[in-house]
Amino acid sequence: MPDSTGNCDFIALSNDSYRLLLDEVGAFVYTTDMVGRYTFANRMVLQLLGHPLDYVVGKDISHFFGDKGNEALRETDERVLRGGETIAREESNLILATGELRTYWSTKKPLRDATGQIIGMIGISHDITEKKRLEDKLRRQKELLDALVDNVDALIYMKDANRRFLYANRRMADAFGCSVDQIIGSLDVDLMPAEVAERFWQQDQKILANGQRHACEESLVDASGRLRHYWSVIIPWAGPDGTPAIIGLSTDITELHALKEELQRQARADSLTGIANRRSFYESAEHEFARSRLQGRALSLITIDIDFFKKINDTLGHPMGDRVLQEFVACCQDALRTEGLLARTGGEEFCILLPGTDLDAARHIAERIREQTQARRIAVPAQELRISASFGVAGLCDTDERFETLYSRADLALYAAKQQGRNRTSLLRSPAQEGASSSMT
Ligand SMILES: Nc1nc2c(ncn2[C@@H]2O[C@H](COP(=O)(O)OP(=O)(O)OP(=O)(O)O)[C@@H](O)[C@H]2O)c(=O)[nH]1
Repeated sequence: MPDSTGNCDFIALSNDSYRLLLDEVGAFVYTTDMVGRYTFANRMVLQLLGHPLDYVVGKDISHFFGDKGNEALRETDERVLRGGETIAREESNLILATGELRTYWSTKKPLRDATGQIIGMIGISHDITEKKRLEDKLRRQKELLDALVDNVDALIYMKDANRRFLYANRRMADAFGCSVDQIIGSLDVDLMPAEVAERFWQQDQKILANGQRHACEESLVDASGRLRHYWSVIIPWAGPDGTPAIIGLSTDITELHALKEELQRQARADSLTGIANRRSFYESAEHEFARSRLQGRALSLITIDIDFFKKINDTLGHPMGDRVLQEFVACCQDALRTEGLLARTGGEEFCILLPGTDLDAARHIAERIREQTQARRIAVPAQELRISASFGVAGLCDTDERFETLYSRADLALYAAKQQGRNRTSLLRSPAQEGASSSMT
């Protein structure tokens, strides 16, 4: 036992089992005198120092590791020995003979004699080097993951089977105009309009039920009120507590979506006049034809050809011909207002499909356009150009099984209008519409 001056050789542990306990405790246990010399060290400390107890006792730490790197240890020792403090903290500056840096969690307490006077110090240290390395690795991985998920151009979230968000990245928070913390723990209905949340929830439920990855296009109005489009991949996952959840990754494709729509619009439009082109006209016409037949609704078609257009091109040039085509389309649009589908089906050929319009009403519309066309003055250098067009009109009848049949009748009527001198509207009824014989007017 130490004497009252604090000087001693070692603590005599008479109880072998107590000493065995200290050896097996799985921590570094030691005591020192008032100047830092070991008075006791358990097996782990002796292994670390590489010497038996009788060699270690009476020597301080610098004897084994030198002075370098032990300043912080000495500072805490001083606080315990001189100030009577109890210290519990991490110490990572013990350099072994191999040069390896290890980290310890150390508790140091003053040792007192029967009168309460400090006679030394007891230290217990746990080697937390591996735990620290693992923590550092996990922290670095988390930092990397956070950097990735916050900077990727996608909303990333995790949602449980009760519609509650378990995770959200920064992009997600930006889209909803709130903080990540506000999203986590919120229900989907707290963040978006009820009908939108319900739509997503229906989909989430299917994924939770069938456990299958799902990819689809989704739309959402963001915090600034702008409709945004996403390509979403949703995968079933287990939440932090192991209960079913889903992870969603929604990539913002708003720009791409706009581009796609523009390309689709361009593919359907005539580049000179901006109205529907032949391909899109036929697609819509086939569809409308089938619908009108099914519903027993009237459907009429006007085919149009600008008169003597070749002459305009030949005398005034192709660019002027183009302008005439544009002026003619403007004329049709003025006369039609919102009725019908106007399309350019050829060079100077146009069609107007009129759903819900009978033959007589269609002829009336064709006449209106014809009159406005011949009344229009087109300014060309040094003169005023006047144009005219011929019109063929036909209406759907019960015996028409294909759109082509209706189209052929309108085309025949147009041919007749040309034959009869142009700048006129000709109408061709089917035999069914006109009794036993067809009629051209
Ligand atoms: N400027 C211009 N001309 C075109 C375009 N597409 C076709 N054309 C021309 O349109 C003219 C059509 O002439 P035709 O089919 O002979 O008919 P037309 O001269 O109008 O005579 P009718 O139809 O019998 O009154 C041709 O000269 C084509 O070159 C175009 O996009 N722009």
